[in-house]
Amino acid sequence: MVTVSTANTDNGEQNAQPDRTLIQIDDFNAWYGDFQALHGLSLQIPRYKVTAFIGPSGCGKSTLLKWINRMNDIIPGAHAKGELKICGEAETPPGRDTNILDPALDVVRLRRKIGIVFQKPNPFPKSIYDNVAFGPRLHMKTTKAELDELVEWSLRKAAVWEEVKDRLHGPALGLSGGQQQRLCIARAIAVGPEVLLMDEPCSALDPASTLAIEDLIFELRSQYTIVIVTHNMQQASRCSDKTAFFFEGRLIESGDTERIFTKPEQKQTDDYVRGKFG
Ligand SMILES: Nc1ncnc2c1ncn2[C@@H]1O[C@H](COP(=O)(O)OP(=O)(O)OP(=O)(O)O)[C@@H](O)[C@H]1O
Repeated sequence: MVTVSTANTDNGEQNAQPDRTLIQIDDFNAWYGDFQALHGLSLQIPRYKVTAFIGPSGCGKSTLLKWINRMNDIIPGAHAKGELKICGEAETPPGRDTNILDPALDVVRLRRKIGIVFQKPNPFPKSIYDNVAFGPRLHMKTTKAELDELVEWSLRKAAVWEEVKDRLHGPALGLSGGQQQRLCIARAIAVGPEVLLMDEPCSALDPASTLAIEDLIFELRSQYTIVIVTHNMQQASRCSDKTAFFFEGRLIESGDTERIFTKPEQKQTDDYVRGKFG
């Protein structure tokens, strides 16, 4: 039996618990060459909640998201300064913080812990089964039976099992866009991450597939810490617990989604969530 290290039980009770920070961001600055894209951000991302990053195009949402699992390493000239860390739990075994910016950090390990789902579904040109089995084959020692079990578990978690169970060895690229995106979520989940980063995961999908993914996000937050970048205000208000509003590379305001959408403290936030600009 393969045990996937999901971060918690499946009962959703932790969403009612007080916030416990998983990712701590403090005075964080990021550049592409000489251009400073992010300025002095400070933000806490709580465990087992959905945090939405919102703001007009070019305000730096994706830049921050990508720094969280060091995707910017592959961009020449991208560099950052400040604090960006994963907080260890003060439980047994004693938790230790992980400095995400540490140049010596094992980024392969980091990306196993912090998975990412992109805007456009990007399954590998392989079978549905092989897409989900890809990460586990790379990182885990499993028997064939264990791998079968893990593939089914991941596809069920991503709410796509019923639609693909009879065509597991068929091509992933033969699925609809919404099914492909849920497959990509299954692929991310299969290696047992703690965090799922989602960069506009529904922007290439039709309304029905969008709702299916939103339901899934809501469901998954009982086991994963989720950060979602979205341009869709309804989506942010429907499926996130926390919202952070960015403008021109600065964090303007963050807090409970309900408050950000009903009683924002900053006029810029109010204007943005009401659709006055962006
Ligand atoms: N690879 C890059 N090289 C240089 N500048 C970049 C690069 N990627 C992003 N930028 C710039 O950094 C700033 C922030 O971009 P980012 O993609 O993070 O914004 P965003 O809020 O996610 O935008 P969108 O909503 O349009 O995706 C923008 O001015 C953008 O042009």
